[in-house]
Amino acid sequence: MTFLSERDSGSIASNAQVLELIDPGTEGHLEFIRRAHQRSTAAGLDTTAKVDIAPPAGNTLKELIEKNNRLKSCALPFMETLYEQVVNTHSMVLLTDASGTIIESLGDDDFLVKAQKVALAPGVTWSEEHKGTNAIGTALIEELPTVVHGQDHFLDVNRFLTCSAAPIFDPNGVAIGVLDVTGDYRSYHRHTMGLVRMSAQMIENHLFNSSFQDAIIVQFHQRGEFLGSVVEGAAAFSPGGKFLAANRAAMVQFGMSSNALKSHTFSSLFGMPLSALIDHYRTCNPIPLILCLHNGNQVTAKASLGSVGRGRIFDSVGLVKNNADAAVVQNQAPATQKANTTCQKSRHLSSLKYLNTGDNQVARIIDKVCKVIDKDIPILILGETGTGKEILAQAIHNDSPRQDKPFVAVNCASIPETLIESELFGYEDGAFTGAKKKGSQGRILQANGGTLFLDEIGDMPISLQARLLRVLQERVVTPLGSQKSIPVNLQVICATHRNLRDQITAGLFREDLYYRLHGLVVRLPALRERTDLEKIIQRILENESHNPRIQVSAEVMNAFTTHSWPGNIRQLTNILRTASVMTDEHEMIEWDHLPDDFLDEWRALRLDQQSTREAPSCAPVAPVEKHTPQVAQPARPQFNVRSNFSTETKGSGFQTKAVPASHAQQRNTGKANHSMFDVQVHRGQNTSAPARPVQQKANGLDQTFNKFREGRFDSWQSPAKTVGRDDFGSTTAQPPHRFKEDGFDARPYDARSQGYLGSRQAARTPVENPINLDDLESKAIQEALENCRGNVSAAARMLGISRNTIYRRLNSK
Ligand SMILES: Nc1ncnc2c1ncn2[C@@H]1O[C@H](COP(=O)(O)OP(=O)(O)OP(=O)(O)O)[C@@H](O)[C@H]1O
Repeated sequence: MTFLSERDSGSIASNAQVLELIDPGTEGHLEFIRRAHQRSTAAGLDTTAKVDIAPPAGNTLKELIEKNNRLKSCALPFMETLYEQVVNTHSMVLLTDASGTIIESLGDDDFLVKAQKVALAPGVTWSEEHKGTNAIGTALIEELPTVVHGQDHFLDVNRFLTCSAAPIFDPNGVAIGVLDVTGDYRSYHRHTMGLVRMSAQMIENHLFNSSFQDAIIVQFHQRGEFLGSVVEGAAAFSPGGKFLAANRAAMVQFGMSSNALKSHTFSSLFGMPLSALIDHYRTCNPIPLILCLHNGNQVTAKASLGSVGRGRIFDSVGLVKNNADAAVVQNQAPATQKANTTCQKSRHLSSLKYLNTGDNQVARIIDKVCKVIDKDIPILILGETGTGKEILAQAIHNDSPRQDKPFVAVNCASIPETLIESELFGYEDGAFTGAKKKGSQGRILQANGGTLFLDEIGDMPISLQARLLRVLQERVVTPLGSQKSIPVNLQVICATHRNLRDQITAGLFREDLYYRLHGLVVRLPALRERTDLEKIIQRILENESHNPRIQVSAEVMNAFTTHSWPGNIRQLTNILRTASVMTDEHEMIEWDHLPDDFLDEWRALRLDQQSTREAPSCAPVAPVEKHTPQVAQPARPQFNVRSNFSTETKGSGFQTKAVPASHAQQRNTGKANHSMFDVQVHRGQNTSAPARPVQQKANGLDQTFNKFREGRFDSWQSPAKTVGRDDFGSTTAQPPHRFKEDGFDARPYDARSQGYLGSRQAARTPVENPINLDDLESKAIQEALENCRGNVSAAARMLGISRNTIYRRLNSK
């Protein structure tokens, strides 16, 4: 028969398999004992050997106990409970260390005397090597619960004993000791083994919980009523979702050993993004979740967020915020230190410096933020979802003098409107009738002295905005049901992906609050706008992957760099996390390792891109196959690969003309509505030449967009000297936002006055060989960006359009 080990098998022994081995008389048990005897003989032991009962020398026992102090103190209460179950049955309860040396014993007096005679006493080693087949030593070798009964013992002197032992595993799956009940063989009872196994499991659970106080712990069971019981599964994850450890019941439910689980993450095991779990637990009274394990089994689960929940650790890079946390980490037992090195290692990374990965826009943001740190200036972080707003807020806090005080994050969008007031402001004892009688401090007071991060501030109910404004202005908070105002000292950082101005117009956001929050406003670029994608990927892999050498293949990197990343860094993190698990032991993330939903999105965006580029109907749309990424380029704008349009333009005399909307619509059915302008471009001389396909665009635009992406607007020289408006047939440098061409009065666009391209002169100009509207729209944006030195908000204001329109245009390049 196959012998099972919890350490080296891909799956762990099922209960039925274990029962087969521990039931004396069964075939499985006989074989199990035969093997142990073979090992004992091979070790040179003699069945008739006498027992050395001399007590351990000098300080050996004291040192042994000190070394195993944590195990002993965790196990003792459970040993006592176990002993209560077997008291007066001529038995004793024993605890050993990983070598099988007894470190604690409790027993009936009469039996303790007998046990002394065979050296069943603290300080004596009961490994197989020393004592031959015996429950303690054999359980350690097999790493399985073991019954060695009477004649099963290798040494004749021990054959009056019956022993039931279970190894105790630490949270990393390493056997660190054995719990054993030994008695007179005549007192054998099958149930004893069950009691021992359950007690060992309780000790392990206790060790587990005390080892991962800062981690995210998920407790789960297929039967919800078993949550909280000894058989509930518990798995610990780093703040970034990386698997750290699981208890025995979790391994059974996952059907994987501790080793096999090490390459997993929260999302690969539970099929849910960690961010969703965290969001769920940031609500006031989270209900248990129904999750689906990777093997399809449905479980009821609850979680504790550890440091994340206490507002100290927030991201995939495993950030520990303050020194107190570091102390907690350092005080932990050796077995858990490994699991926490990620946190320790990353501590220094939770800083603004860490976030500066080479993108100029981000560098400028960090520069600005550094200047206002601790200046009592509120910071408003804008940016699409997943761009790292929360990470930035945490880094600001960590780099501020408030770093040892709390960082409290409140997601205004995820807390139900009815609860947000009490969640934020707290409430007095008795403020509520019903169950919630006890008062609560509220998140604002919790953040006192530190930083309050109000995420998704745009979703804050308008009814509460006035109260928040008061807190910010008067620096006092008044809990619900209280007359007393409590002074608070806070750094407030807010974030939103919404356009707060639009919210104000729509009556959803108070203008006075907007201006109160409007201290330093920074906008984190979307991932597709950043120039440091490779560095970010490297960072994420360092933090997310179990394999330090893992890399992304050139093919996949190409897809990544050309993708538009609607979910930004969060999406990238999740994809890399999953992909690195899929690589198994390989060191290269290949196309096949990418999740299907990403491939679908990649394909969809790419096809969308192809259709919006108005490719000639005869142009083939390259199929995007999962295994042929090199054939198909995705939707991401190709800023640096286009085109020869501009060089040819000059020679061929391309000129731009504005035309009435109706003309444009006739030519661009269904497209004109999406454009800001109704324009045409005609060739001055070569009128017979066909209009160029849309994919061919002006070099000047390429360079403009490249500049924008690389954040080089700060050093932008006169456009005439650099990227040449020559490319458009004009070198007019002054006024900067004006360029003029023969037959075309191209003025800066003013949406309110319908200026720019709607000129009468343009409308009068004959139209020939029109080309697409996109280039002209882009050109106007280019002008505006140049004039505003890359400031998108200012450019948007200048053009009278939304920033989103600009981004959409940039992203379609
Ligand atoms: N510079 C970075 N390096 C590595 N990972 C990052 C970086 N910035 C963000 N992340 C990761 O991206 C994910 C999203 O980050 P974060 O929650 O800060 O974004 P967000 O903009 O606040 O999102 P939302 O608007 O949805 O709340 C997190 O897993 C975070 O760890």
